Amino acid sequence: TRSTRPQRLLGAVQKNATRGDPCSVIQAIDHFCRNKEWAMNVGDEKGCILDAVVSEVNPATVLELGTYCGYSTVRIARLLPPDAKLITLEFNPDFAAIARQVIAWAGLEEKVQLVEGASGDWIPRMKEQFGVKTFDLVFLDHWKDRYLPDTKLMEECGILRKGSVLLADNVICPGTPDYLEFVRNSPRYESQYFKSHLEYTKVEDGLEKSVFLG
Ligand SMILES: O=C(CSCCNC(=O)c1cc(-c2ccc(F)cc2)cc(O)c1O)c1ccc(O)c(O)c1
Ligand SMILES: [Mg+2]
Repeated sequence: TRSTRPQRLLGAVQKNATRGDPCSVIQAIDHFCRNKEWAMNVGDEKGCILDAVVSEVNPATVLELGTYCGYSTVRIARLLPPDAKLITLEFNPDFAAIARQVIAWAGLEEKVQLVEGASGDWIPRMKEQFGVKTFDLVFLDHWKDRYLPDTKLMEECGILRKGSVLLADNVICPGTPDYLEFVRNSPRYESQYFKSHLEYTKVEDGLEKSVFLG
């Protein structure tokens, strides 16, 4: 049977990237998506903004909602200090299976815990399951209609602390209007928009960085 796009993306990584070299994995995926097949990775342009926020926050604990093929997982994990932990949630088992192999090719398995399942089910269980009290950084890149309910759930479960940073992809395209309205108008968040483009295209998109004020 025909391969899937994530399988072909993994093939491009295994063919063109060097094992244990996260930057070569990132470059191989961006080259594949720009020249062969578009895929919904955060991409190189928004990826540079992601890198800057990760470096600024220098997080000990990171939660990623929406792994897909692991592109942003690799981008984030490569910048983390030795003892830092990144937990990434993916609902789709086929995406998760590819992401595990991409993360392994980059040599970042030690820093990353990939969990399969729905964010709404796992967020309430973060503390007991993974021994994480709070997250210093959360990268939202999953279903766009789950950004707001999951943010409210994270507040309720107490996994955000004063100063926790939420970074949301796709706030313009495909768009997360209810989430944007919430973080931009709530007194409990300090929000900032980073204008960019939808990965590998000229279409406008951007990242919204929101600091939880407690
Ligand atoms: O899609 C999911 C949920 S995770 C992916 C969320 N991310 C996006 O949807 C996403 C989408 C776009 C985008 C797509 C088409 C456009 F024309 C323009 C933009 C860009 C992004 O950067 C994204 O992150 C899922 C599908 C099937 C399952 O079977 C399952 O289980 C899950
Ligand atoms: Mg995205």
